Amino acid sequence: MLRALFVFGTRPEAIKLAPLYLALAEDPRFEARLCVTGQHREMLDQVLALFGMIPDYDLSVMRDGQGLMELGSSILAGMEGVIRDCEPDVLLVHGDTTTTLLGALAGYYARIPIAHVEAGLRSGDPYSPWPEEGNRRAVGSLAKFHFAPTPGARDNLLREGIGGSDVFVTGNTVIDALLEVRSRIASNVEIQRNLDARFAFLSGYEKLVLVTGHRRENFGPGFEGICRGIARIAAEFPRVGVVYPVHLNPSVRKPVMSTLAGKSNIHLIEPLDYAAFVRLMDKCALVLTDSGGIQEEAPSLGKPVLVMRDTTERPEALQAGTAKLVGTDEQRIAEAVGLLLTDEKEFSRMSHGANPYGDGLASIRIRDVLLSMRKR
Ligand SMILES: CC(=O)N[C@H]1[C@@H](OP(=O)(O)OP(=O)(O)OC[C@H]2O[C@@H](n3ccc(=O)[nH]c3=O)[C@H](O)[C@@H]2O)O[C@H](CO)[C@@H](O)[C@@H]1O
Repeated sequence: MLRALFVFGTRPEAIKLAPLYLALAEDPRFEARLCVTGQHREMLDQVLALFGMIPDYDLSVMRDGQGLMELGSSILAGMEGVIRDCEPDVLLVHGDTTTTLLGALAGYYARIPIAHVEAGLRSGDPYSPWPEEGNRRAVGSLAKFHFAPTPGARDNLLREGIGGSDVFVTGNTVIDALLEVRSRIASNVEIQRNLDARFAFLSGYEKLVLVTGHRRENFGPGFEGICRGIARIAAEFPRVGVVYPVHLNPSVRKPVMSTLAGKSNIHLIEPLDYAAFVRLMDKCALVLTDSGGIQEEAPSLGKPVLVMRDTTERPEALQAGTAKLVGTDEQRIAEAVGLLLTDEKEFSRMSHGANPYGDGLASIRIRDVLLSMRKR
């Protein structure tokens, strides 16, 4: 029996680790334990409930006005007792959040092998995304197993001399989560009806543009440009609805609310639980976002993605033609959205690419690699 301790704290980590956690939890050859840090309290709890995951440990680290250093120190301090109690054979972290880095560091200090899921993503710019690019590089140097979602991510690690024979290309577990939730929705008319009732206010529009934005490096002037771009789109296309589930971070909510609230075809709503968000992605024509996970999910639903950043660690979507970088400049954003709304050829080109991020079997591949280290 192999005891696997999962450590995560944010909404995207929870979505992306849920399929792997569930695969190990139902396999008698594993004992799956879960530690959450609570870095995104409410948004995290929505995902735990959706996938029926119950944490064994909850560090509840968030405090009002807390910066990255205080957050990081609380996670590291909290992990000591968890590792002592759990005595894991392997500690699993995901991606590039503050929880990822400090969870991995705690495991490394306790000499527990670290498995890094979604390893090897690199934008090449240490400040974009910040602090994620630094976090993922640091975790790469602490981990024993590196689960790279794509061959490009594997090559990034090998170029840095990381991992060698312990780098495995698995696909991204987010596609496992997306396909699972999508099939739950498709197979249950009651769920569909409930979700559609929640989005009844969007039914009169010709097309929908779905927006999400929350990157730290965009706080300030970046967000102001983004908001002006969105306002321009809404004014130019009155029959198009813009729907924006606004992240709970106050540095996002303030500029978004002050620039965009009260405009009739802009709908600022609370962050959605994952099933509702998947349904909304399905309903929209295109997505305007600075999110990482949505760049990976949208091609599976045939939705073009305009990325409000100047760099991306996900070049595969650009190469496949399903995503385009548009930065945070008002005019560039408005023009790119306008083109997709009016030019059918461009829309069709961007909505028909194959998804380079996975086939829904990434968790099973990772489970099989972990089995090879079984020791109890
Ligand atoms: C650019 C970047 O560095 N992103 C990192 C960030 O995630 P990322 O930027 O993807 O984080 P987001 O907060 O955008 O979360 C995206 C996920 O949340 C879902 N969603 C979104 C809005 C909503 O209202 N409801 C909802 O459920 C989306 O479908 C998606 O699955 O941490 C992840 C976890 O380690 C990493 O994989 C990403 O590399």
